[in-house]
Amino acid sequence: MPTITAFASSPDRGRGQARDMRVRWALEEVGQPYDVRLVSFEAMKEPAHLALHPFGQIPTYQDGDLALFETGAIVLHIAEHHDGLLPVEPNARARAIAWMFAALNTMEPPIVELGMAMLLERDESWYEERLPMLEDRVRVRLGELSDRLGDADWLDGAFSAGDLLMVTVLRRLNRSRILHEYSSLSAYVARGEARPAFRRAFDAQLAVFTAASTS
Ligand SMILES: N[C@@H](CCC(=O)N[C@@H](CSCc1ccc([N+](=O)[O-])cc1)C(=O)NCC(=O)O)C(=O)O
Repeated sequence: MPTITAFASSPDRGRGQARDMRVRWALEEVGQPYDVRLVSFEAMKEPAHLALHPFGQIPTYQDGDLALFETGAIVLHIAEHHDGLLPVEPNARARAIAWMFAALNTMEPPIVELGMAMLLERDESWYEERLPMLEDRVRVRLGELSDRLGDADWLDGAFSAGDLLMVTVLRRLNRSRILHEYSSLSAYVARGEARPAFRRAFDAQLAVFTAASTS
């Protein structure tokens, strides 16, 4: 049974933003039970964890003598070894993997940049001047994604690992009102959040925070 690592106490109070959420969701989609090893912020920077994750972060994924880091790689590994997250047909499979990269490499950077600015730069003199520029960079990508999605349920046929990662990336806009300017993308995220596998993953992550905050 695979073991993942997760925050012992997540800064977002267990609301599905920490990236173990992606791995939990993927494992729930394919019906693969898993164990969780909770790590403190201090433990993440110690040699034992750094041996698993060179950047001292979570999540990691261990299964037998395999140790992985990077949620994109972990979700791809899960999708390659179970049915349900990638199409079987080679071209459709390749396109679904392209959407995984698009989520992490095209959509996520401007969204994380905006989120980090809102979290860490509010007191800077140039914050009010910089914010609109960051928001507009996100709007460009949201507009292009919305145009491509159109009125489809998922990005390319059936729900795939590309949609799973894309929904978690778009959920990072929860501190901003921008996503609500794109009704089709808001509906797309809600569709992902309505999936039973998402709900199970979300509830499991929240349970960790609830247990930690009541202990
Ligand atoms: N590229 C890596 C990034 C992993 C990563 O960012 N891990 C973060 C947690 S998820 C990112 C995250 C953290 C907190 C919130 N939040 O809302 O509180 C949201 C997302 C981490 O370990 N941070 C601790 C550190 O770097 O020392 C991946 O996709 O796996």
